[in-house]
Amino acid sequence: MTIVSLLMGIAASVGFTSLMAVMNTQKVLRIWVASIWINTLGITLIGLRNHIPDVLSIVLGNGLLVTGNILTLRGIKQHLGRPMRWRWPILLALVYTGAIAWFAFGTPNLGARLLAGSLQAMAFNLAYAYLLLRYAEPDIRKSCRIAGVVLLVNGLFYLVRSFVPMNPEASQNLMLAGVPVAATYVIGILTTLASYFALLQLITERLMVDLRRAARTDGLTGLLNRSAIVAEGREALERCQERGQSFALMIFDLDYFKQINDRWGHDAGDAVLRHVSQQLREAIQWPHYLSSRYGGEEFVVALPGATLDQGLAAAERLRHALAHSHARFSNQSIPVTASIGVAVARSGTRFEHLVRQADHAMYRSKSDGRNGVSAADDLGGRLAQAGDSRC
Ligand SMILES: Nc1nc2c(ncn2[C@@H]2O[C@H](COP(=O)(O)OP(=O)(O)OP(=O)(O)O)[C@@H](O)[C@H]2O)c(=O)[nH]1
Repeated sequence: MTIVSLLMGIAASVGFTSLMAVMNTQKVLRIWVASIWINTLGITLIGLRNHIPDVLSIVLGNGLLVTGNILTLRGIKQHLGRPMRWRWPILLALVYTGAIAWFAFGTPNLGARLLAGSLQAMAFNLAYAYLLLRYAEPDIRKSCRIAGVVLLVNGLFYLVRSFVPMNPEASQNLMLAGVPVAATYVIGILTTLASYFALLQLITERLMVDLRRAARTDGLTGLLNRSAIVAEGREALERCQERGQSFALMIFDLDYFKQINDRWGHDAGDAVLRHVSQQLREAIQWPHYLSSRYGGEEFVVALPGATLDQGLAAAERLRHALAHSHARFSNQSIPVTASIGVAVARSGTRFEHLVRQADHAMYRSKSDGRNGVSAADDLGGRLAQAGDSRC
Protein backbone atom coordinates (compact mmCIF):
# COMPACT_ATOMS: atom_id res chain seq x y z
CA MET A 1 0.00 0.00 0.00
CA THR A 2 2.88 2.28 0.82
CA ILE A 3 4.33 1.56 -2.60
CA VAL A 4 0.95 2.21 -4.29
CA SER A 5 0.61 5.56 -2.44
CA LEU A 6 4.13 6.46 -3.35
CA LEU A 7 3.71 5.57 -7.02
CA MET A 8 0.43 7.44 -7.19
CA GLY A 9 2.03 10.48 -5.55
CA ILE A 10 4.93 10.44 -7.99
CA ALA A 11 2.63 9.93 -10.99
CA ALA A 12 0.39 12.83 -9.86
CA SER A 13 3.40 15.06 -9.17
CA VAL A 14 4.96 14.34 -12.56
CA GLY A 15 1.59 14.74 -14.30
CA PHE A 16 0.90 18.08 -12.63
CA THR A 17 4.46 19.27 -13.29
CA SER A 18 4.16 18.51 -17.00
CA LEU A 19 0.80 20.29 -17.09
CA MET A 20 2.47 23.31 -15.54
CA ALA A 21 4.83 23.46 -18.52
CA VAL A 22 1.84 23.76 -20.87
CA MET A 23 -0.50 25.88 -18.74
CA ASN A 24 2.18 28.31 -17.62
CA THR A 25 -0.33 31.17 -17.36
CA GLN A 26 -2.02 29.40 -14.43
CA LYS A 27 0.10 30.58 -11.50
CA VAL A 28 -1.99 28.65 -9.00
CA LEU A 29 -0.91 25.42 -10.66
CA ARG A 30 2.67 26.03 -9.44
CA ILE A 31 1.45 26.16 -5.86
CA TRP A 32 -0.52 22.94 -6.24
CA VAL A 33 2.39 21.21 -7.97
CA ALA A 34 4.63 22.17 -5.03
CA SER A 35 2.00 20.91 -2.56
CA ILE A 36 1.65 17.57 -4.35
CA TRP A 37 5.44 17.04 -4.47
CA ILE A 38 5.71 17.90 -0.77
CA ASN A 39 2.89 15.48 0.09
CA THR A 40 4.58 12.77 -1.98
CA LEU A 41 7.85 13.33 -0.15
CA GLY A 42 5.99 13.19 3.20
CA ILE A 43 4.31 9.90 2.25
CA THR A 44 7.68 8.52 1.10
CA LEU A 45 9.34 9.35 4.42
CA ILE A 46 6.47 7.81 6.39
CA GLY A 47 6.65 4.71 4.16
CA LEU A 48 10.38 4.37 4.89
CA ARG A 49 9.62 4.06 8.62
CA ASN A 50 11.62 0.86 9.06
CA HIS A 51 14.64 2.14 7.11
CA ILE A 52 15.30 5.68 8.32
CA PRO A 53 15.39 7.35 11.77
CA ASP A 54 11.94 7.92 13.35
CA VAL A 55 12.45 11.64 13.55
CA LEU A 56 12.76 11.79 9.77
CA SER A 57 10.02 9.31 9.07
CA ILE A 58 7.42 10.29 11.65
CA VAL A 59 8.08 13.95 12.46
CA LEU A 60 9.43 15.27 9.17
CA GLY A 61 7.09 13.04 7.13
CA ASN A 62 3.99 14.34 8.93
CA GLY A 63 5.37 17.89 8.95
CA LEU A 64 5.64 17.72 5.16
CA LEU A 65 2.08 16.40 4.82
CA VAL A 66 0.68 19.33 6.77
CA THR A 67 2.91 21.79 4.82
CA GLY A 68 1.52 20.36 1.58
CA ASN A 69 -1.99 20.93 2.91
CA ILE A 70 -1.19 24.56 3.77
CA LEU A 71 0.04 25.11 0.21
CA THR A 72 -3.10 23.53 -1.22
CA LEU A 73 -5.11 25.95 0.93
CA ARG A 74 -2.99 28.85 -0.35
CA GLY A 75 -3.69 27.75 -3.93
CA ILE A 76 -7.43 27.51 -3.35
CA LYS A 77 -7.49 30.97 -1.78
CA GLN A 78 -5.54 32.38 -4.72
CA HIS A 79 -7.87 30.62 -7.17
CA LEU A 80 -10.83 32.31 -5.47
CA GLY A 81 -9.04 35.68 -5.34
CA ARG A 82 -9.08 35.76 -1.55
CA PRO A 83 -6.24 36.84 0.74
CA MET A 84 -4.44 34.15 2.73
CA ARG A 85 -4.11 34.60 6.46
CA TRP A 86 -1.17 32.39 7.37
CA ARG A 87 -1.47 32.55 11.14
CA TRP A 88 -4.07 29.80 11.76
CA PRO A 89 -2.80 27.24 9.25
CA ILE A 90 0.78 27.65 10.49
CA LEU A 91 -0.33 27.42 14.11
CA LEU A 92 -2.29 24.27 13.29
CA ALA A 93 0.76 22.82 11.50
CA LEU A 94 3.02 23.53 14.47
CA VAL A 95 0.56 22.08 16.99
CA TYR A 96 0.07 19.04 14.77
CA THR A 97 3.77 18.39 14.22
CA GLY A 98 4.46 18.96 17.93
CA ALA A 99 1.71 16.48 18.87
CA ILE A 100 3.11 13.92 16.42
CA ALA A 101 6.59 14.35 17.89
CA TRP A 102 5.18 14.02 21.42
CA PHE A 103 3.25 10.84 20.59
CA ALA A 104 6.35 9.43 18.87
CA PHE A 105 8.98 10.18 21.50
CA GLY A 106 7.34 11.65 24.67
CA THR A 107 4.48 9.23 25.20
CA PRO A 108 4.67 6.88 22.21
CA ASN A 109 1.12 6.23 21.00
CA LEU A 110 0.39 5.15 17.43
CA GLY A 111 -3.38 5.48 17.91
CA ALA A 112 -3.02 9.13 18.97
CA ARG A 113 -0.79 9.84 15.96
CA LEU A 114 -3.33 8.29 13.56
CA LEU A 115 -6.10 10.30 15.21
CA ALA A 116 -4.10 13.55 14.92
CA GLY A 117 -3.37 12.77 11.25
CA SER A 118 -7.04 12.14 10.49
CA LEU A 119 -8.15 15.30 12.29
CA GLN A 120 -5.69 17.60 10.53
CA ALA A 121 -6.57 16.11 7.11
CA MET A 122 -10.26 16.52 7.97
CA ALA A 123 -9.78 20.15 9.05
CA PHE A 124 -7.95 21.09 5.84
CA ASN A 125 -10.35 19.27 3.51
CA LEU A 126 -13.40 20.79 5.17
CA ALA A 127 -11.75 24.24 4.94
CA TYR A 128 -11.07 23.73 1.20
CA ALA A 129 -14.65 22.59 0.64
CA TYR A 130 -16.12 25.52 2.61
CA LEU A 131 -14.06 28.08 0.66
CA LEU A 132 -14.93 26.58 -2.73
CA LEU A 133 -18.65 26.25 -2.00
CA ARG A 134 -18.92 29.66 -0.32
CA TYR A 135 -16.74 32.01 -2.37
CA ALA A 136 -16.80 30.84 -6.01
CA GLU A 137 -17.18 33.62 -8.58
CA PRO A 138 -20.14 32.98 -10.92
CA ASP A 139 -18.03 32.16 -13.98
CA ILE A 140 -16.08 29.36 -12.24
CA ARG A 141 -18.89 28.21 -9.99
CA LYS A 142 -19.48 24.85 -11.66
CA SER A 143 -15.95 23.52 -11.11
CA CYS A 144 -15.83 25.01 -7.60
CA ARG A 145 -19.05 23.21 -6.67
CA ILE A 146 -17.82 19.87 -7.97
CA ALA A 147 -14.42 20.26 -6.29
CA GLY A 148 -16.11 21.49 -3.10
CA VAL A 149 -18.27 18.36 -2.91
CA VAL A 150 -15.29 16.05 -3.63
CA LEU A 151 -13.23 17.70 -0.89
CA LEU A 152 -16.18 17.68 1.50
CA VAL A 153 -16.47 13.92 1.00
CA ASN A 154 -12.70 13.69 1.56
CA GLY A 155 -13.05 15.65 4.82
CA LEU A 156 -15.93 13.45 6.02
CA PHE A 157 -13.90 10.37 5.14
CA TYR A 158 -11.10 11.55 7.47
CA LEU A 159 -13.69 12.23 10.17
CA VAL A 160 -14.96 8.64 9.91
CA ARG A 161 -11.37 7.38 9.82
CA SER A 162 -10.64 8.95 13.18
CA PHE A 163 -13.15 6.45 14.73
CA VAL A 164 -11.74 3.34 13.04
CA PRO A 165 -10.38 0.95 15.70
CA MET A 166 -6.72 -0.05 15.56
CA ASN A 167 -5.32 -3.50 16.25
CA PRO A 168 -4.13 -3.33 19.92
CA GLU A 169 -1.21 -5.62 19.01
CA ALA A 170 0.15 -3.06 16.57
CA SER A 171 2.28 -1.38 19.21
CA GLN A 172 4.08 1.45 17.35
CA ASN A 173 4.03 -0.18 13.93
CA LEU A 174 1.54 1.31 11.46
CA MET A 175 2.02 -1.72 9.20
CA LEU A 176 0.41 -3.91 11.90
CA ALA A 177 -2.51 -1.58 12.62
CA GLY A 178 -5.07 -4.05 11.26
CA VAL A 179 -7.43 -4.53 8.31
CA PRO A 180 -9.88 -1.65 9.08
CA VAL A 181 -7.01 0.85 9.27
CA ALA A 182 -5.46 -0.64 6.11
CA ALA A 183 -8.85 -0.32 4.36
CA THR A 184 -9.00 3.38 5.23
CA TYR A 185 -5.59 3.83 3.60
CA VAL A 186 -6.88 2.20 0.40
CA ILE A 187 -9.93 4.48 0.43
CA GLY A 188 -7.60 7.39 1.25
CA ILE A 189 -5.63 6.71 -1.94
CA LEU A 190 -8.87 6.90 -3.95
CA THR A 191 -10.15 10.09 -2.29
CA THR A 192 -6.75 11.73 -2.74
CA LEU A 193 -6.84 10.81 -6.42
CA ALA A 194 -10.34 12.29 -6.67
CA SER A 195 -9.15 15.50 -5.01
CA TYR A 196 -6.28 15.81 -7.54
CA PHE A 197 -8.83 15.53 -10.35
CA ALA A 198 -10.93 18.16 -8.57
CA LEU A 199 -7.94 20.55 -8.57
CA LEU A 200 -7.41 19.79 -12.26
CA GLN A 201 -10.93 20.68 -13.24
CA LEU A 202 -10.71 23.92 -11.23
CA ILE A 203 -7.75 24.88 -13.39
CA THR A 204 -9.46 23.72 -16.58
CA GLU A 205 -12.56 25.83 -16.02
CA ARG A 206 -10.44 28.87 -15.08
CA LEU A 207 -8.44 28.39 -18.29
CA MET A 208 -11.63 28.26 -20.35
CA VAL A 209 -12.93 31.41 -18.68
CA ASP A 210 -9.59 33.16 -19.38
CA LEU A 211 -9.67 32.06 -23.02
CA ARG A 212 -13.26 33.21 -23.48
CA ARG A 213 -12.36 36.54 -21.89
CA ALA A 214 -9.26 36.94 -24.08
CA ALA A 215 -11.31 36.16 -27.20
CA ARG A 216 -13.68 39.05 -26.49
CA THR A 217 -11.18 41.58 -25.15
CA ASP A 218 -8.90 44.07 -26.87
CA GLY A 219 -5.41 43.28 -25.58
CA LEU A 220 -4.18 46.88 -25.48
CA THR A 221 -7.03 48.60 -23.68
CA GLY A 222 -8.90 45.76 -21.95
CA LEU A 223 -12.15 46.98 -23.56
CA LEU A 224 -14.33 44.66 -25.65
CA ASN A 225 -13.06 44.00 -29.15
CA ARG A 226 -15.08 44.61 -32.30
CA SER A 227 -16.70 41.18 -32.67
CA ALA A 228 -17.62 41.13 -28.97
CA ILE A 229 -19.33 44.55 -29.00
CA VAL A 230 -21.27 43.56 -32.12
CA ALA A 231 -22.43 40.26 -30.57
CA GLU A 232 -23.14 41.64 -27.10
CA GLY A 233 -24.49 44.95 -28.42
CA ARG A 234 -27.00 43.09 -30.64
CA GLU A 235 -28.23 41.08 -27.66
CA ALA A 236 -28.49 44.15 -25.42
CA LEU A 237 -30.38 46.07 -28.14
CA GLU A 238 -32.82 43.18 -28.64
CA ARG A 239 -33.47 43.01 -24.89
CA CYS A 240 -34.14 46.75 -24.75
CA GLN A 241 -36.46 46.59 -27.77
CA GLU A 242 -38.41 43.70 -26.21
CA ARG A 243 -38.85 45.72 -23.01
CA GLY A 244 -39.68 48.91 -24.90
CA GLN A 245 -36.58 50.66 -23.53
CA SER A 246 -34.44 53.12 -25.43
CA PHE A 247 -30.87 52.34 -26.45
CA ALA A 248 -28.18 54.90 -27.26
CA LEU A 249 -24.89 54.26 -28.98
CA MET A 250 -21.86 56.49 -29.35
CA ILE A 251 -18.89 56.10 -31.60
CA PHE A 252 -15.78 58.22 -31.31
CA ASP A 253 -12.54 58.56 -33.16
CA LEU A 254 -9.40 60.25 -31.83
CA ASP A 255 -8.40 63.43 -33.63
CA TYR A 256 -5.17 63.56 -35.63
CA PHE A 257 -4.00 60.36 -34.00
CA LYS A 258 -1.55 59.70 -36.84
CA GLN A 259 0.30 62.87 -35.84
CA ILE A 260 0.65 61.53 -32.28
CA ASN A 261 2.26 58.37 -33.62
CA ASP A 262 4.46 60.36 -35.99
CA ARG A 263 5.60 62.84 -33.37
CA TRP A 264 5.95 60.72 -30.22
CA GLY A 265 6.21 57.22 -31.66
CA HIS A 266 3.96 54.17 -31.79
CA ASP A 267 4.45 53.25 -28.11
CA ALA A 268 3.28 56.72 -27.12
CA GLY A 269 0.27 56.18 -29.40
CA ASP A 270 -0.47 52.97 -27.50
CA ALA A 271 -0.19 54.83 -24.19
CA VAL A 272 -2.71 57.38 -25.50
CA LEU A 273 -5.12 54.57 -26.43
CA ARG A 274 -4.83 53.16 -22.88
CA HIS A 275 -5.34 56.63 -21.42
CA VAL A 276 -8.47 57.08 -23.54
CA SER A 277 -9.89 53.75 -22.35
CA GLN A 278 -9.28 54.79 -18.74
CA GLN A 279 -11.00 58.16 -19.26
CA LEU A 280 -13.85 56.33 -20.94
CA ARG A 281 -14.36 54.07 -17.93
CA GLU A 282 -14.45 57.06 -15.59
CA ALA A 283 -16.58 59.40 -17.71
CA ILE A 284 -19.43 57.22 -18.97
CA GLN A 285 -21.17 56.69 -15.63
CA TRP A 286 -23.95 54.49 -17.01
CA PRO A 287 -25.02 51.11 -15.56
CA HIS A 288 -24.32 48.02 -17.68
CA TYR A 289 -22.77 49.95 -20.57
CA LEU A 290 -20.65 48.13 -23.14
CA SER A 291 -17.45 49.78 -24.33
CA SER A 292 -15.14 48.62 -27.07
CA ARG A 293 -12.15 49.47 -29.17
CA TYR A 294 -13.87 49.09 -32.52
CA GLY A 295 -10.86 49.69 -34.73
CA GLY A 296 -7.41 51.32 -34.49
CA GLU A 297 -8.35 54.61 -32.77
CA GLU A 298 -12.11 54.24 -33.00
CA PHE A 299 -14.27 53.28 -30.01
CA VAL A 300 -17.93 52.25 -29.67
CA VAL A 301 -19.95 52.57 -26.49
CA ALA A 302 -23.45 51.09 -26.12
CA LEU A 303 -25.75 52.52 -23.45
CA PRO A 304 -28.72 50.16 -22.95
CA GLY A 305 -31.73 52.02 -21.62
CA ALA A 306 -30.29 55.48 -22.38
CA THR A 307 -32.27 58.13 -24.25
CA LEU A 308 -30.65 60.42 -26.80
CA ASP A 309 -30.21 63.15 -24.18
CA GLN A 310 -28.55 60.74 -21.80
CA GLY A 311 -26.31 59.44 -24.60
CA LEU A 312 -25.33 62.99 -25.56
CA ALA A 313 -24.66 63.88 -21.92
CA ALA A 314 -22.35 60.86 -21.54
CA ALA A 315 -20.62 61.75 -24.81
CA GLU A 316 -20.08 65.33 -23.69
CA ARG A 317 -18.66 64.15 -20.35
CA LEU A 318 -16.22 61.96 -22.23
CA ARG A 319 -15.28 64.68 -24.75
CA HIS A 320 -14.67 67.13 -21.91
CA ALA A 321 -12.65 64.58 -19.87
CA LEU A 322 -10.40 63.81 -22.84
CA ALA A 323 -9.89 67.42 -23.83
CA HIS A 324 -8.91 68.35 -20.26
CA SER A 325 -6.61 65.45 -19.49
CA HIS A 326 -3.30 64.60 -21.11
CA ALA A 327 -1.90 61.13 -21.63
CA ARG A 328 1.47 60.51 -19.98
CA PHE A 329 4.29 58.73 -21.73
CA SER A 330 7.97 58.82 -20.72
CA ASN A 331 7.61 62.11 -18.84
CA GLN A 332 5.79 63.59 -21.82
CA SER A 333 2.31 64.97 -21.63
CA ILE A 334 0.32 64.25 -24.79
CA PRO A 335 -2.93 66.10 -25.49
CA VAL A 336 -5.76 64.18 -27.12
CA THR A 337 -9.30 64.98 -28.26
CA ALA A 338 -12.06 62.97 -29.86
CA SER A 339 -14.89 63.52 -32.33
CA ILE A 340 -18.06 61.79 -31.20
CA GLY A 341 -21.30 60.73 -32.87
CA VAL A 342 -24.41 59.57 -30.99
CA ALA A 343 -27.45 57.69 -32.29
CA VAL A 344 -30.46 56.23 -30.58
CA ALA A 345 -32.37 53.13 -31.70
CA ARG A 346 -35.90 53.36 -33.11
CA SER A 347 -38.09 50.28 -32.88
CA GLY A 348 -36.70 47.62 -35.20
CA THR A 349 -33.32 49.36 -35.69
CA ARG A 350 -30.55 46.82 -36.12
CA PHE A 351 -27.30 47.21 -34.23
CA GLU A 352 -25.17 47.57 -37.36
CA HIS A 353 -27.51 50.27 -38.67
CA LEU A 354 -27.21 52.14 -35.37
CA VAL A 355 -23.41 52.01 -35.62
CA ARG A 356 -23.60 53.43 -39.17
CA GLN A 357 -25.87 56.26 -38.00
CA ALA A 358 -23.53 57.13 -35.13
CA ASP A 359 -20.57 56.87 -37.52
CA HIS A 360 -22.13 59.46 -39.87
CA ALA A 361 -22.69 61.75 -36.91
CA MET A 362 -19.07 61.26 -35.81
CA TYR A 363 -17.82 62.26 -39.29
CA ARG A 364 -19.93 65.40 -39.02
CA SER A 365 -18.08 66.20 -35.79
CA LYS A 366 -14.81 65.67 -37.69
CA SER A 367 -15.79 67.91 -40.59
CA ASP A 368 -17.09 70.60 -38.23
CA GLY A 369 -13.64 71.00 -36.70
CA ARG A 370 -13.23 67.93 -34.40
CA ASN A 371 -13.35 67.76 -30.58
CA GLY A 372 -17.14 67.80 -30.67
CA VAL A 373 -20.32 65.77 -30.22
CA SER A 374 -23.00 65.32 -32.91
CA ALA A 375 -26.31 63.48 -32.94
CA ALA A 376 -27.28 61.25 -35.87
CA ASP A 377 -28.93 63.03 -38.83
CA ASP A 378 -32.58 62.36 -38.10
CA LEU A 379 -32.03 63.31 -34.47
CA GLY A 380 -31.20 66.96 -34.74
CA GLY A 381 -27.73 67.23 -36.21
CA ARG A 382 -24.71 68.63 -34.45
CA LEU A 383 -25.42 69.44 -30.83
CA ALA A 384 -22.18 70.40 -29.24
CA GLN A 385 -18.90 71.73 -30.39
CA ALA A 386 -16.04 72.66 -28.12
CA GLY A 387 -13.89 75.50 -29.23
CA ASP A 388 -10.62 74.28 -27.78
CA SER A 389 -9.50 71.88 -30.48
CA ARG A 390 -5.87 71.14 -29.78
CA CYS A 391 -4.63 71.54 -33.36
N1 LIG B 1 -0.03 53.47 -31.73
C1 LIG B 1 -1.01 52.88 -32.39
N2 LIG B 1 -1.47 53.43 -33.54
C2 LIG B 1 -2.49 52.84 -34.19
C3 LIG B 1 -3.09 51.66 -33.72
N3 LIG B 1 -4.07 51.32 -34.58
C4 LIG B 1 -4.10 52.25 -35.55
N4 LIG B 1 -3.14 53.19 -35.32
C5 LIG B 1 -2.78 54.37 -36.11
O1 LIG B 1 -3.87 55.28 -36.07
C6 LIG B 1 -3.67 56.21 -37.15
C7 LIG B 1 -5.02 56.60 -37.72
O2 LIG B 1 -4.77 57.63 -38.58
P1 LIG B 1 -5.89 58.31 -39.45
O3 LIG B 1 -6.91 57.27 -39.87
O4 LIG B 1 -5.20 59.06 -40.56
O5 LIG B 1 -6.65 59.28 -38.50
P2 LIG B 1 -6.20 60.54 -37.68
O6 LIG B 1 -4.74 60.86 -37.82
O7 LIG B 1 -6.68 60.33 -36.30
O8 LIG B 1 -6.99 61.71 -38.34
P3 LIG B 1 -8.51 62.06 -38.13
O9 LIG B 1 -9.25 60.82 -37.76
O10 LIG B 1 -8.95 62.59 -39.43
O11 LIG B 1 -8.57 63.10 -37.06
C8 LIG B 1 -2.75 55.50 -38.14
O12 LIG B 1 -1.49 56.15 -38.13
C9 LIG B 1 -2.60 54.09 -37.57
O13 LIG B 1 -1.29 53.56 -37.80
C10 LIG B 1 -2.57 51.09 -32.52
O14 LIG B 1 -3.04 50.05 -32.02
N5 LIG B 1 -1.56 51.73 -31.90
